[in-house]
Order: sequence, then C-alpha cells, then structure tokens
Amino acid sequence: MTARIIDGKAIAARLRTGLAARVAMLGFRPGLRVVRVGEDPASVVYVRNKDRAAREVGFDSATIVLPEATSEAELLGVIAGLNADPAVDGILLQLPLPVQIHPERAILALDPAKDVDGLHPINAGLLAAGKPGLTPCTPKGVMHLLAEAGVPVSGARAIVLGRSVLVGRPMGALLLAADATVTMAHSRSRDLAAECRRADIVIAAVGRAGLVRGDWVAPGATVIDVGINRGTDGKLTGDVAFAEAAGHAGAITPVPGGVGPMTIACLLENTLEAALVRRGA
Ligand SMILES: NC(=O)C1=CN([C@@H]2O[C@H](COP(=O)(O)OP(=O)(O)OC[C@H]3O[C@@H](n4cnc5c(N)ncnc54)[C@H](OP(=O)(O)O)[C@@H]3O)[C@@H](O)[C@H]2O)C=CC1
Ligand SMILES: Nc1nc(=O)c2c([nH]1)NC[C@@H]1CN(c3ccc(C(=O)N[C@@H](CCC(=O)O)C(=O)O)cc3)C=[N+]21
Repeated sequence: MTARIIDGKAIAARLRTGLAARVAMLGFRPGLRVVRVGEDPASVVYVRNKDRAAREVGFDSATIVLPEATSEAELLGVIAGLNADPAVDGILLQLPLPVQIHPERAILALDPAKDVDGLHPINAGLLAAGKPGLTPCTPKGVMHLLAEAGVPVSGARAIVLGRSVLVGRPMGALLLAADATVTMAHSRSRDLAAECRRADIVIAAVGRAGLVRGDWVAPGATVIDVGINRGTDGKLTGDVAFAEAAGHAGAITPVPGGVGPMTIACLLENTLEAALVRRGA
C-alpha cells in the first residue's frame, strides 16, 4: 500500500484564509506576543514561520527573544507586563525553557485568558474535564488534520507516543473527547512496536528522528508525525521513518508540510478566539 499524503501546508493555508477574512471585519488587530528564551532549534523554526503567517492574517504580532541566561524573575517580569498590556490578546511562551527556569512557575504566571497555547492549569484542567477552554495548538491542529483528511476518529484505536504537557497529554484528551479508544505510550512503555501495530491512528510526538518504523504501522492506518528534529545535514525530519511508514499506512503527514503549519494556524485561531472573549466582541 502507498499512503495518501495529508497536506498540512494546504489545509493550514485554507484555515489562515478564513481567519484573515474574519480579522478584516473586526476593526482591531488581535495582539499576539511570543516569548522565546534561548535558542531551542524547533522553537527558532516555529517563530520564523509564525511571524510570517501572523502578518499575512493581519495580526499585531511580535516576538520577544530573551537570552539563554535569563533568570526566572526576569521572565516573570516580562510575562506580568504582557498580562497587563491591553493590546495583547495572546501570549505564547515557547518551551522548552532553559534549566534555571521552572516551567510550571512560568506557565502559572500567564493570564489564563491570554494563554493561547492552553498550558495554564486552568485551561489544561478544562480540557482534562472535557470542557471548552483554550486548547493547545498542536493537538488542536492534529484534530483539524484528521477531520480534513476524513479519518474516522469515533470508535477508532488511537495511540499517542509521548506524554508531554505541550503535546502528548492534550492530544490524548482531544482524541478521547472525540470518542477514540486512546493508548498513551512513553519512554517506559514495553514493546512500542506491538502497541502501534494495534492502532488505527498513530500520533508520534517524541522528538526522536525515525523512531516509528514501517513495520510498526498496521496496513491502512493513519500516521500523524508531530516530531520536528534537525538532522546532521540541517534538514528537518519527523519521528516517523517516512518512506517505510508510507509503504504501510493509508494516510500519513510529511515533515515538513504536515503538523507544523497547522500548529501556527491554530495559534492564530486561538488568539482570535481569546481576543473576541477578552474584548467582548
Ligand atoms: N510540529 C509541531 O508543531 C510541534 C512539534 N514539536 C516536536 O514534537 C516532539 C515532541 O515534543 P514535546 O512533546 O514537547 O517533547 P518532550 O521532550 O517534552 O516529550 C517527549 C515525550 O516522548 C517520550 N519519549 C522519549 N523517548 C521515547 C522513546 N524512545 N519511546 C517512547 N517515548 C519516548 C517521553 O517519555 P517520558 O515522559 O517517559 O520521558 C516524553 O513523554 C519534538 O520533536 C518537538 O520539537 C513540539 C511541538 C509542536
Ligand atoms: N509553547 C510552545 N508551543 C509550541 O507549539 C511549540 C513550542 N512551545 N516550542 C517549540 C515547538 C516546535 N513547534 C513548531 C511549530 C511549527 C513548525 C513549523 O512551522 N514547521 C514547518 C517547517 C517549515 C520549514 O521551515 O522548513 C513544517 O513542519 O512544515 C515547527 C515547529 C512548536 N512548538
């Protein structure tokens, strides 16, 4: 079997076109601020592409880059300033943070109403409870991709590889909310290959290039590759051995051109949503 390629780039472009039309009718520009501390390579890619997309859709968007050596107190000061700024509707704090900064303390400092990546315990708790709130952009983007690709989720067996607060956990919650039977796998899971082979939908969010091999994928399964790894040749690759897996899967996302552009489109969607709620528009 040769898999159908799910074109995240095209699906994200359609989403952005819809957002641009809504923003043009608003009479104000939704304000987004991204805070990056240090030079994590995946975060650098994200910021570059996000800046372009945000301008195109008509947002007031800026990135604040702080040096790797920034103290937690300095970062908390920057976050407090953004919380208090009425022009700012959405704040995205890029992860991972340098070791001297406690991620939980930094996330707790965000105004939950401006937390467009859905990381604050209030938003994470709403999601865990199956209630509406701001939803993490990457898992939300994956759900959009599954819907656009016509992949049935209700009743399907889905496996999520990775259990991070940013991707794996909220991904599992969204799949469960959509009535999938969800398996959560991680670095301690026994026999990942066998677990994957049982799944109709495989979501790889680990950060290990080529971890998911072709024979881990059941014939006709859907494979969504969240991983963004920078190879020694400088090229971006996912967590899935793409050529092998495409020989087994029914549908598969590429890297680049899969989940990445959807994350950005969903960040803009969440920022618009936060702006409408906050401004009572
Ligand atoms: N495309 C996009 O838009 C985005 C891409 N990313 C990318 O997705 C990847 C994952 O990101 P993130 O969730 O933040 O990463 P984290 O490092 O926070 O989490 C990785 C998870 O993978 C698990 N893991 C690590 N090694 C293995 C293994 N050998 N087998 C099974 N599980 C393993 C870890 O398990 P344990 O909990 O046991 O340690 C952990 O739960 C990265 O490549 C990142 O760059 C991230 C965000 C958005
Ligand atoms: N709080 C937080 N939320 C995140 O969502 C988050 C984060 N921190 N830290 C870093 C990771 C990484 N990430 C990416 C998003 C888009 C692309 C992206 O646009 N990828 C293009 C790359 C195109 C290219 O430049 O070649 C693609 O896959 O097609 C990449 C990486 C979000 N992350």
